Amino acid sequence: MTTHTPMMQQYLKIKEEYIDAFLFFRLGDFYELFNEDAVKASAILEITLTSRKDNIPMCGVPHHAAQNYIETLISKGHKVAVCEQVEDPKLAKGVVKREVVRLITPGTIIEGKTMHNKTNYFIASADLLSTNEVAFSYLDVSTGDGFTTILHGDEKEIVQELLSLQAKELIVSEQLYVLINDLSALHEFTLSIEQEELNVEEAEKYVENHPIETQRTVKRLLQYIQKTQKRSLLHIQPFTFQRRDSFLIIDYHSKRNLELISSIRNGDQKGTLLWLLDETVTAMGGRKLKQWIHQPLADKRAIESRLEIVTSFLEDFMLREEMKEAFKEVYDLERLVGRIGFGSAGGRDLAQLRQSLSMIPMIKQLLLDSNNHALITLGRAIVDCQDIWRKLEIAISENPPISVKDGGVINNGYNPRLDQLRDASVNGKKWIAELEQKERELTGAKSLKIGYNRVFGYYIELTKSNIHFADDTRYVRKQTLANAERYITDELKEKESLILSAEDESLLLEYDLFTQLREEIKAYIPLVQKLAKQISELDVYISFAQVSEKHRLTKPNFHETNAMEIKEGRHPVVEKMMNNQLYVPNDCVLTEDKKMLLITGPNMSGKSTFMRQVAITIIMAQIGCYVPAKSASLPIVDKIFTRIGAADDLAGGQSTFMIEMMESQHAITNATSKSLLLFDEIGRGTSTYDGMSLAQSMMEYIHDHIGANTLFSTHYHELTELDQTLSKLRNVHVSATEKDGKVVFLHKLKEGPADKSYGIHVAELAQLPKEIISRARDILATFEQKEKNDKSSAVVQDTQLSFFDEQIRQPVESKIMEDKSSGKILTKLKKINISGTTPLGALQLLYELQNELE
Ligand SMILES: Nc1ncnc2c1ncn2[C@@H]1O[C@H](COP(=O)(O)OP(=O)(O)OP(=O)(O)O)[C@@H](O)[C@H]1O
Repeated sequence: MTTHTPMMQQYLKIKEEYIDAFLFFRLGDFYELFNEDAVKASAILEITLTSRKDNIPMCGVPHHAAQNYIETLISKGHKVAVCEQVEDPKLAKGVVKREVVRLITPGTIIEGKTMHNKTNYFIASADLLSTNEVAFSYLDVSTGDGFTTILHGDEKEIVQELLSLQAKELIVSEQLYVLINDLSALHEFTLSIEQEELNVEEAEKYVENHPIETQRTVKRLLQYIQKTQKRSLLHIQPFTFQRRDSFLIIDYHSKRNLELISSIRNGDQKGTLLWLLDETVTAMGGRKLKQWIHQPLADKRAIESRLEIVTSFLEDFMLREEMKEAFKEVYDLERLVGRIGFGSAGGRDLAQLRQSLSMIPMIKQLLLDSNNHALITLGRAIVDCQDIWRKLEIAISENPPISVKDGGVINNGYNPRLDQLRDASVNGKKWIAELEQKERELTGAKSLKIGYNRVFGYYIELTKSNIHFADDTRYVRKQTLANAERYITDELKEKESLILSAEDESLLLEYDLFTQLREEIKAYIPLVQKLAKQISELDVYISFAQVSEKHRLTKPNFHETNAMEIKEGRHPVVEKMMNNQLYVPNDCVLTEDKKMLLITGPNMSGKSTFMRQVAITIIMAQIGCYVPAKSASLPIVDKIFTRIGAADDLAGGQSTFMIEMMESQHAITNATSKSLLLFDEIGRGTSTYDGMSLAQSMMEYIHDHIGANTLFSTHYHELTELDQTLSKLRNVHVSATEKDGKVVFLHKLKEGPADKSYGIHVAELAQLPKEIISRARDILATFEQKEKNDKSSAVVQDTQLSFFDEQIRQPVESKIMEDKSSGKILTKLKKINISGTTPLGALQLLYELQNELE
């Protein structure tokens, strides 16, 4: 250490405390990075890497352009510690004092170009409570919106929840850090440790009435934010405790599979439920919609009350149009008050707040005049915050400049002293003009000018050819240019000091008045936050009404049983993507007696689409939106599990089949009779008999032990015979016909099992070489012939057999499933009462069994 220069020693000391962050070290007009930081940052930011005389690698960015570089690092999941000079370099003895003034992390950003308006940026914290319970809290620092809950599961559940929320950062204890860090999944969030000092000031006020377990996580979060941001947490609202059972629970994989918020293929919003539903006008409304899709409700009354409001808006086109017009003038109130709370709001922020608040009385009045009970109630609840508006209207100028320090933020007439100073500086300019005129007359130099520059202040300028006019008794030469001389006089300097001091003083006063006002407004933050919530919800309701009208959606009805009757249902997203092609509607009827559908049909016929549309319908209904169907009578579903489609977790190092089994396990262990299960082609990732046995045994288990509404699709036509043993199972198929040797998909769901596989036709449509197609036809014909010869069913009717002992099965694996006599032997074996059989009886049995084989 001692071999380093004093400045480098200072750097290394500070860096020690911020090992996991890029340290932006202020040196004059630059932020410099050294050592490892410099090497890594220069690569990420594409800036030149140099080295100091002592060979220490370094790179730097100009301080006025630092924001962009910092944002780039943050958006890639890094942290940046901003280290400033905290004393005037001119007054410093030795090395200038420096301190980290803020640690910027992916979960604590409050503004910047990379931030999306309609996205929440969550930072979360979690504690393991027991083997299957987790305390979880999360917060958007930019809006101050925070939530806590208890999750069921272990550290894996934490990761899933973070991915669901697209949270940016997780703050945990050291023990949990190790566990989460060990999970091999590619983290899309930054992981940080916060030791549990938990002495956050007034923490209790954020977590009143929360379970004690979740309080710790909130305190840890607040402590981390206080430490990193080193400023006020004033705008952070009390956290909302969410009971899990008040929401429809959908796990991360299912959310992904159903493409609720982002598409599987490229993570885009296009082609998702959000894309369909988002007609919101305000940023706050956009974020609220995402939250609602993320957490549909499971409370009938709450859902129905949302639906009632949507209906009211649906019935009043004019009101909707007027409200939308008004919303266009409303800025992001949540983030505006966030910046006010943080103390970083500028003049333009306050002007935007004023502009937004000016619209509120009109919005309120529109609702009050609506002649609709539900809307009038909403209107009455709006606190219009007009006293804040008045304060801003009086104080803040029409178009304030970007920087508060440039002046022009405060209105004339707001403060008498400011008016006086402004007068002096305006009048000062008049004095100068008068003085210029006077000097021209006194000296006789017609081209005499009075000018101003930062170095010399005001001066009198005479061109070279006119310098003989200079009055030597009063003029003091100040500067010589190529073709002019500049002078000052006592009178000029006197005026100058009057003007400049008035200007300086007025800027200082203006800044003071501005910060005072900003402080004053802090007291109103909770009120504006409440208003923001009301506006955001109104925006979502109107968006639902818009979408319902545009896409011919219907109001769903709910009842207390588990029956589900969707008539002429559609997949609204697929339909929207199809442009003008006709989407074929289908019914989905599940009753207490028939609550499982086994769906067969050719590839590409629409099996997955049908299953997804049922799930999407339930989700839309439970967020309080209308649904894509002619009519829908629905249960309140508690959880949705899907095992659908894409092998999307290859990066996680799991085989497709393993993931399929893990997801099935998750669904089967967590589902209840009120859940909806979607199993698309279970077992297709392994050999036919393995897969078929697994599919069958899962269906039996769900049928006998869970009793959930279940849609099962399969290519194993053999499974369709299960309706004979599983009373609640109904066979349906998606129809297709053949025309001129080509398959034509009708996409229509019909009763009963499909009768033929169209796989080869699909292969033909995909333009596989003709030879392959014709060879496949030959092979198929052979198989079909073989099947005809063999009358026995491949499906094992006796459930025990699907778990048949490996050792017996292996040598005759394929035969055993097909061989009728083996089936009989197995049935006999199963029926043996071993404890009631004598040794002789056993011998006799063996003899009989052997005979069966012959
Ligand atoms: N009801 C419908 N009306 C019109 N087009 C539909 C309908 N259902 C599905 N389609 C179209 O058919 C395509 C294939 O549907 P889907 O992927 O659901 O078939 P699948 O039977 O599950 O196929 P596979 O067995 O190969 O997975 C969809 O992309 C969609 O364009």
